[in-house]
Amino acid sequence: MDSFVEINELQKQIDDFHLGPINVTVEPGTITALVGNNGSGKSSLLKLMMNLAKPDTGNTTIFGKKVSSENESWKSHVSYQPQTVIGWNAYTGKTLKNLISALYPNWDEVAFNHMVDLFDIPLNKQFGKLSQGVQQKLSLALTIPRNTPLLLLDEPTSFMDIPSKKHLTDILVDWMDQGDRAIIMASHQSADMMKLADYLSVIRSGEWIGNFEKEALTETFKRYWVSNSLPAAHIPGEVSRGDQQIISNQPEATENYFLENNLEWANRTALDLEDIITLLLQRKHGDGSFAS
Ligand SMILES: Nc1ncnc2c1ncn2[C@@H]1O[C@H](COP(=O)(O)OP(=O)(O)OP(=O)(O)O)[C@@H](O)[C@H]1O
Repeated sequence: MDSFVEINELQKQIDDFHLGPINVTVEPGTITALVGNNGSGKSSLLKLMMNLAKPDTGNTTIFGKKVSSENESWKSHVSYQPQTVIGWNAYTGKTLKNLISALYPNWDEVAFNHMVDLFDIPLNKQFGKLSQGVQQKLSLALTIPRNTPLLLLDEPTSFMDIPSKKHLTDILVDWMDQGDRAIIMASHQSADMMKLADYLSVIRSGEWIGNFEKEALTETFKRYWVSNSLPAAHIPGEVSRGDQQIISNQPEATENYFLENNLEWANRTALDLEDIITLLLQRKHGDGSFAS
């Protein structure tokens, strides 16, 4: 099956902030997390994908259609939850549901009611009078049941309590199971959302670091404790070092070096995904190691 999304060499200058060039492909059946520090450009990328901003160079294709063209028919296949919704404050959840559900032929009323019950969302209160967390839940309940094949979520859990995050994870897993679907979600480093992701697309202050398969990434990074002091020279694969320990993203090359240089290592452990992301979001030195 064809890709749902193809982003090619996309770049955008916003005042003194430069985003890209970004290259991302999203296949059906996958969840991609856009990961980056604050202000790295995650929301801007989602807006570019939704044709809410124009790129300076490059292009995005969604379901085979260029998003920059005047024909936006592809939008009926995409559900987008922005970080902040504008224009909803005066309306109750009930009114918003009636307005939005009428626009989406595959609207899933059962899924909507399930989310309202699970998140305990009051539908008779004006959106603007709800807490930020409840607004976020209502916004999701008005987005996920649209049942389009592609779901774009911008920081879906930033105001949510821990049980709600867990509920949302379950909802998204069920949602993915219902057909050829894909999710792209911006996230700082929410552990729940990271658990869901198949791929991480990492952006550091506008600079796109790359797409990584999550499982492969967690298998690549290893921490070694060595018995002797480390040599001053850069060790193959080294991305960071501490007192008698080194982190490598090329374990084979590192272990060969240890062997060739009679350096004994006592222990080797995998890194948490959070630690790996933290390293990826740090600046690199010229020798490939990361700034501490
Ligand atoms: N409308 C705008 N006018 C001026 N600058 C903007 C505008 N929107 C975004 N920017 C700038 O673009 C950069 C990227 O912002 P963006 O909101 O895309 O980042 P983000 O990764 O989503 O951040 P966060 O994690 O804090 O939500 C920031 O430097 C921001 O100041």
